[in-house]
Amino acid sequence: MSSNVIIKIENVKKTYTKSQALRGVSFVMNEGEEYLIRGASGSGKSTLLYLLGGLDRPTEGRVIVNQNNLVDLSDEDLALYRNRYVGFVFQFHFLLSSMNCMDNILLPARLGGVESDEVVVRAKNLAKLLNVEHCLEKYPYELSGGEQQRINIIRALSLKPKLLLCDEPTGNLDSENSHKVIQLLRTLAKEFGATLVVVTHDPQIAQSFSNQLVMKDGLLITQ
Ligand SMILES: Nc1ncnc2c1ncn2[C@@H]1O[C@H](COP(=O)(O)OP(=O)(O)OP(=O)(O)O)[C@@H](O)[C@H]1O
Repeated sequence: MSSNVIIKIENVKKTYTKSQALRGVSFVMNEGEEYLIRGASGSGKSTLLYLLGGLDRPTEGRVIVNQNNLVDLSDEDLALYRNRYVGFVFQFHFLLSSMNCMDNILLPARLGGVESDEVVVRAKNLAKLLNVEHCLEKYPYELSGGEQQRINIIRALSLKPKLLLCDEPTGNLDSENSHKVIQLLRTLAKEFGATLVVVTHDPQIAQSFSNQLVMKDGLLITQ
């Protein structure tokens, strides 16, 4: 396994009008490894994922990914970073209700101008693996929460991201599908050489990660 540092978070703070979500967080992550972030509700886990994914900017500090400080990127370059580099599997899976699931999955490739047969074939193969092949032509509102979650995962993986950020990725799934989804995320992260970062409250999933970041009140208490 590679031990190249790919992510460096340096004294990151994030302040909202009424709360300080992150109060000076620093850590490094190695390329291709798996990390679990845990901690009580409100401790800052999702805020940290948002900053890693370039969905928001810190109030202070540096978020360095692949030697680029995301804080210095223009909005346009940050959007490109999100599209090409990051896969998001979030608790609330923003599938667009106006298009069917296959079109939802292909959306990042279309927006990035990189749609190809390879992306379509990967989507179909992943749908088979996750038992949602029958959902591809359907609209999101015709699917159960768990099926929508799996479509969301396929979309996140569609462009072989180098950084895979997952916030409660198994939130809507039964234990059999939860196990399957985590194994799949791990297998594909390895295949793509991606760094995998998972936030979860599920103790069974949490204990299977050797790299654990524990958050408390906006601070990292262990790495
Ligand atoms: N957009 C926002 N505006 C204002 N406050 C926010 C915003 N997002 C998060 N917060 C606050 O920042 C703190 C950290 O929130 P965050 O969502 O990062 O916690 P979390 O550890 O992911 O919690 P949970 O496990 O419940 O999802 C909380 O006090 C929350 O209320």
